Amino acid sequence: MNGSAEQHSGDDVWAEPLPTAILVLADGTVLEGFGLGATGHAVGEVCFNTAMTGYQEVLTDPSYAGQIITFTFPHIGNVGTNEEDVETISMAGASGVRGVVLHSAITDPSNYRATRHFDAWLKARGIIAISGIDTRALTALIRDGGMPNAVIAHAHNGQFDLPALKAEAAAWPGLEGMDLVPMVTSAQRFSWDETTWSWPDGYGRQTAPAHHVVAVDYGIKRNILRLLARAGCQVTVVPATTSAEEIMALQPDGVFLSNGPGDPAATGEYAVPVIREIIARGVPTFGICLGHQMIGLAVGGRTVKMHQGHHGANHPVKDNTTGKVEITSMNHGFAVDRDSLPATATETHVSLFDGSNAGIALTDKPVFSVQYHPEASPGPQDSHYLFDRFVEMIAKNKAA
Ligand SMILES: NC(=O)CC[C@H](N)C(=O)O
Repeated sequence: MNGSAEQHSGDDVWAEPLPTAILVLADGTVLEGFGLGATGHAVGEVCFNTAMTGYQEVLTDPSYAGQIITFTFPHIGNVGTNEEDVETISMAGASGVRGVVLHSAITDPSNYRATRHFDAWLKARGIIAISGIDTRALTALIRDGGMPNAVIAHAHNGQFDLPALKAEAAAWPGLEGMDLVPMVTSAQRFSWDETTWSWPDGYGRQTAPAHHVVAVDYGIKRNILRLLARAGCQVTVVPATTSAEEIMALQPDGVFLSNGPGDPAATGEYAVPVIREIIARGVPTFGICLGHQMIGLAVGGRTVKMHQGHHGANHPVKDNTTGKVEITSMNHGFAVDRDSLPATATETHVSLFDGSNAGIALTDKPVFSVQYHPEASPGPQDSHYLFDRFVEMIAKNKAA
């Protein structure tokens, strides 16, 4: 079936049942394909993700809110989906992903853990997808021109109001300046003790925590919480708008600042002042991705929008403190501008793909953060050591 959508071009296409889905870029380019998942239409920024596995974790990572993900790996969906590999806190909760672009049609699931076909899973989660797209060409377009805004639309009858969809794609303001944290943060405080998955037992529990960590949820992933629990922490997760006083009242041994969607600079009004206050009080603090960017802002730095961003599971990063290279999972479209950082912020990690900043540590406070995703999920586990670094920092601070 793949490829036949290309045969439907010209004016007659809108009278035919195919294509059943289209991707309309803000510049008016229309890519035709086959609809999967939910019907309807959605607008977002198109990014490409190069991970070969872990599509279920990617699509449930709240950091992708506002984005349409095109997978460069062609066989997405081939291991189906299961009830466990979900990264949103609410198992059925929407991550905010606006759409999925695939090369190949989805095959039947082939994995012992699969409980549902990927297409049915997309539909149940309200995610629109399109297959039959030349994802290599789309990726090359993004590499050359940056991440475009687009509308993804799916209709069984192949009827699309093209002028309206083009207008919507062109009018969408884009992720720069957009705060999407309120869409994905937890409404209420809760406690977490689940640890990581292993075969054949599945997930474990932390029954003897040594430290109490307050994790601020800007769109947190489950595997971050699991790794904090595994490292010996009892974790209290709090909503993104929690004040510094409320956090301090929980008597944290450490504070964790999570990943999350949108423009870090747009969260400046409520998140950054709280982070500044927590840092000033000398509480050991660890940030990942959006949390990293907001620490950068809190110490007076600047964040910038990237050209094509980093989304994948094979990004080499150098740890300047050890000289070691780790292969990391990445998902970001903004970055900390290293030249904007104060002298009290040391660059601890750097991306070996493009030299962009991948981590900082403060010299005068027990604070460090990374731009990438050490929790992986999906991706390599090279960077798990950072959770131990955080716990060592907490223990040292307690002993002081
Ligand atoms: N994974 C994240 O936390 C992403 C952070 C931010 N939204 C970015 O795109 O750069």
